[in-house]
Amino acid sequence: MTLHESSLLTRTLAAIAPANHGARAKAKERLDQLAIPHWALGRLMDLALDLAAITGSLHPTVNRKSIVVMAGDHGIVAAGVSKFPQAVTLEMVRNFVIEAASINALARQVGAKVTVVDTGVAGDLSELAACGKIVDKKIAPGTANFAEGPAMTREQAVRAIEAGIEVAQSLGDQTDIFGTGDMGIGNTSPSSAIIAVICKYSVADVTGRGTGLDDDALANKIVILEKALKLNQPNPQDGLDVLAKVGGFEIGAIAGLILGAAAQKKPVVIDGIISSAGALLAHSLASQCKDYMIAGHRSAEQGHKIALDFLDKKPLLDLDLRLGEGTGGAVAMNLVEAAVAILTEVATFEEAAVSQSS
Ligand SMILES: O=C(O)c1ccc[n+]([C@@H]2O[C@H](COP(=O)([O-])O)[C@@H](O)[C@H]2O)c1
Ligand SMILES: Cc1cc2nc[nH]c2cc1C
Repeated sequence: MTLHESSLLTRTLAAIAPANHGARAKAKERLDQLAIPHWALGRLMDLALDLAAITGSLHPTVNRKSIVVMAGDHGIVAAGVSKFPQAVTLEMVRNFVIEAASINALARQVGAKVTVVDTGVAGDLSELAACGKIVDKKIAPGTANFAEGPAMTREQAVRAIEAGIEVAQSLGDQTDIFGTGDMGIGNTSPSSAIIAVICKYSVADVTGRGTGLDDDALANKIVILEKALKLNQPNPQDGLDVLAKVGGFEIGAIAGLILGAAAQKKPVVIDGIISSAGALLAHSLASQCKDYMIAGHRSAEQGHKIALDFLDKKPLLDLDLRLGEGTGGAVAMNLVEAAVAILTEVATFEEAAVSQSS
């Protein structure tokens, strides 16, 4: 399938432009003059520059925060790559809906709204969708087992990405800053596969224990993923091919959310390894979307560092989190607010009548 010129994906990719370098320069000029030893607020000041460039403003607004949890299931769990049963994906979606999960607690703490999207959960969630508790973008009840063939068709890959773009669009008028989140038993496997292909690392280098595999099960996961890559031969130059062959519906939707945020010139905080696999796919489709990404944290899952290095992103936090759901991104949103406060509230030497260094 070739992309139709008028498709949502094509239009969104065409709408993505680099961040505003003029606004970055102006913000730098002001921050250089703050009544503090030069750049003494370090990476919070770097983040303030990024926010000025993203929003094109010296007064970036980040009040309205939307964390989007993309949920989906994975056929590859049949190969024994996760410690937990597939049913947990659906059960956790219900937990998000009653606002009792970790992401609900951390989103409340930072004042973010949580939106849960069914991109491909293996189970019936139509009741929750019908009453507006979740967004229904179900593509299929789980991907196919990519240890035996492609995870999805190329058409499904496009639909997954477009689902994420649609969610970004529908939340756009009530969102200043997005956060990515995921839920999907087995999804560290497609994430590791995507990272191995795009970053050109061995499977062993990018594969971790996920929800807690022991040594034997980790060794099995690596063998399964190595065989799956050999079988599917994804093309590293073609993000859609990588997603279709070894990806997941929620990972495609995360890529779409990132592309949608970038097209709106809004910051998007990237969570853990699954979100970063989505970020790699988004980057492969429109490299300038990288300007709009903020790396929330570095997950304990080993491939995450490799993905972030590839994207040249320094994570704000390194707290040994390995939960997903958007939790690391939610915590990092506190630092985004701190960066904005520095840019908008701190006086310069001149304004505060403080003596400068001689
Ligand atoms: O965000 C991360 O870096 C992360 C690292 C390890 C596990 N997870 C979560 O755990 C699930 C996937 O783990 P697994 O072992 O089933 O592949 C999925 O629901 C993810 O949200 C998330
Ligand atoms: C209980 C549980 C909660 C999760 N949240 C994100 N991934 C998860 C995986 C498990 C197993």
